[in-house]
This record gives sequence, structure tokens and C-alpha cells, in this order.
Amino acid sequence: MSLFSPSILAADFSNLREEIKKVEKADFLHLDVMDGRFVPNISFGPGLIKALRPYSSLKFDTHLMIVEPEKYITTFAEVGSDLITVHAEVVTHLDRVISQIKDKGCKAGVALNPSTPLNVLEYVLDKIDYILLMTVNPGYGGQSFIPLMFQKIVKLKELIQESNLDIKIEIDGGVNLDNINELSNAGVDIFVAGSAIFKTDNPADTLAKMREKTK
Ligand SMILES: O=C(CO)[C@@H](O)[C@H](O)COP(=O)(O)O
Repeated sequence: MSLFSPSILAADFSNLREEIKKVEKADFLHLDVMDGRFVPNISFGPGLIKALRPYSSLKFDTHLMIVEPEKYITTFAEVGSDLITVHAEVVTHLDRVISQIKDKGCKAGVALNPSTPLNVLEYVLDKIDYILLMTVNPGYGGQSFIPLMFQKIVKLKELIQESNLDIKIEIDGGVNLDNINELSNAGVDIFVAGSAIFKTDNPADTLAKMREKTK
């Protein structure tokens, strides 16, 4: 069964308490932390995540698009993250950071930009819970899915199956009602979607429609 992680980046920031209620039937809440350095945009930090934590029973899926994420793992774990994802591109000691995340009792995810090859994960594969494939260049919501990422998803699925490990494939960027069925068939386990959910009149209904189109 596919899992859903609506990204609040596309929600109405002036009304987040109400916005997150609309997606309470999802599985995770996707929290995009951006620092204006690793990505050109600045979003929000641990203070907002802490403030939202009492108002949702969803698992908090914190996606750190920041440099030096190793300095902030404890903070993001303590404000209520269940899953913490760091980008391989900014971490020198990936094995160590994954351990840091797990030591805090969180699931560990590693994200890859569209242009980053899968082989950077070869020697940490046995420690990762989730691989987050960026299917747009990170930094902004509302971009179009990069078509070549289909091949990357299929390749990663094969790699995981060959290794016999229990790693979930999460994708992020440009997911919508038109491409979700094909993406599900390609092997995606967790869908992050921002605009396709929050920019519709009825996010709960859109989420349900997306579920119907997945395995
Ligand atoms: O991490 C990011 C963007 O960097 C995403 O989580 C976006 O928020 C996804 O937005 P949509 O493409 O679904 O609008």
C-alpha cells in the first residue's frame, strides 16, 4: 500500500493548524526545512514543527534541505520528527549522520537531488530506512516532475530488491493526479505532494483520489 506525505510548503502558512487537519488521513506530514544555502529558498525551522506537533497525529517527516544537518539532528528529533531526512550532497560523514538520527529514535532517510547518482548510497544502504528521490530540483513547490526520474525510480527499486533490504522509496516534487498511477507502478512507496493537494479546493478529497490511483 502506498503512503502519503503532504508537503505543507504549499499550504496556507497563515492558517497551518486548519490546513493540516485537511490531510489527517495521510500517513505523514512532510516538513520542508530550507536554509537559503543548500537551496535558494528559506522556509521554516524547528520552532514551527514544535508548534504544529500537538495538532496532528501524523508521523512528522522532516526533510532537511540545509547545510551541516548533523548540527541539528537532536533539535529536529526533539521537536517531534519521526523521520529525518538529510541530503547526501551536503553530508561528508553520511554513515555517522544516519547513526545520529537512529540514536535519537527516528527513522533515517537520505535524499538525492535529481542529478545525484544512486551509487553514493552503496555503502550505507543497509542502514537507511527511506531514500527520498527528488523529482524536481529542491527549493520550491509547484515545479514539474523531471521525466528522467522515472528511470531512476525503477533502477532504485531493482537495487533494493536485489539487496533484499527493507528500504522505502519516497519521491518528492511534481507528483499529481495525472502521473501518480505510473509512478506507483514504477515502485514508489511514499508520495510527497504539495501543490497537487493543498492548492486544490478540497485537499482531503484530492488525497483520497490520489490513493485510489496507487497500489
Ligand atoms: O522539497 C520540496 C521542494 O524542494 C517539496 O516537498 C515540494 O514542496 C513539493 O512540492 P510540489 O512539487 O508537490 O508542489
